[in-house]
Amino acid sequence: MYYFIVNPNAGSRKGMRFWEEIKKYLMEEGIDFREMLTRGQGDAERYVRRITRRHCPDVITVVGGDGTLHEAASGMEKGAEAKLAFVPAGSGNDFARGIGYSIDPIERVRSIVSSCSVRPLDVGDLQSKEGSGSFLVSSGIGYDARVCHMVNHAKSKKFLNRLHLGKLTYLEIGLRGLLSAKLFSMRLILDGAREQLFSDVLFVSIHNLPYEGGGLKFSPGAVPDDGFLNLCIVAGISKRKMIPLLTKVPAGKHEGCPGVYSLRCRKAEFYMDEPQYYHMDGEVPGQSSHVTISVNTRGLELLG
Ligand SMILES: Nc1ncnc2c1ncn2[C@@H]1O[C@H](COP(=O)(O)OP(=O)(O)OP(=O)(O)O)[C@@H](O)[C@H]1O
Repeated sequence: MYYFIVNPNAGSRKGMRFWEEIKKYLMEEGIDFREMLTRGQGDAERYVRRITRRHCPDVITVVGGDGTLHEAASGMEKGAEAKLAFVPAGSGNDFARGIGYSIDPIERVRSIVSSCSVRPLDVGDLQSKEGSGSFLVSSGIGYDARVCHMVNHAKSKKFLNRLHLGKLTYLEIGLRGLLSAKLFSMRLILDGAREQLFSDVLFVSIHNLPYEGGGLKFSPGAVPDDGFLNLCIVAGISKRKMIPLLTKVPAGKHEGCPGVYSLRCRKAEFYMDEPQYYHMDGEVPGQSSHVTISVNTRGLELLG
């Protein structure tokens, strides 16, 4: 059976618009399907868990944004026979952009229903006393996580999203967050062996895929099936120099600039001198002064 888990509100109702188009296509092609609409946080995970517990060779397609895909992937039971697939319909779509998926819903569904092999992908795991979890796209500590936290709680977000001006929220909060950011010191242990000290750190961005925040190319070299995570650390320069540096990020031209450290690892431990906000795919569990991340090689398989 083809199951479609749809977040109708993803991408300011793009989820619902795409789903109407997909439904029409499936009916024209005579493909049997079942629709499951999410109503809020946790629904996608619960639906996937319920389907995969039956151990049938179903195809579960998520129509929504990166957040809904993340939830659905978390609901896959170990050893499930069902396959997961994705039609991007979010506002940020960093997963689709990074992996090279088409943003045309019908093209995506065609690829899913005609495919019989899955693509194995890495997943990032994050451990912290304050809250652990996984990330498909990226994780971060410091400034970028604090911006996520502020955006997630911004009253203007829903209103601007409706006007397709969601990026303005990021810009305004990004600038405000930079001016009020408190730089921190950090000890980093890479792959259990190499130790490095950083002072005046603005943020660490940890990537399985190159983009975050709706198209910001923080880690141009991140590859989702190479068994590695890519780190981008911004540290050791004045805030005045950070503003022109951050304007280079959308095009990925910040790498190699003074104050930018690009590293690759399978595991990294971060010890901060003070608790810092951290995020996993934009969700912020809280603040921590000790975070460990590692790569779960082939932690996700996607059809099509
Ligand atoms: N019907 C719903 N209405 C509002 N929120 C929902 C609904 N269903 C699920 N959600 C929640 O909305 C969150 C964000 O949705 P999603 O990621 O699909 O869209 P987006 O934020 O527009 O896209 P992106 O993450 O790519 O920017 C999900 O993680 C989920 O918890």
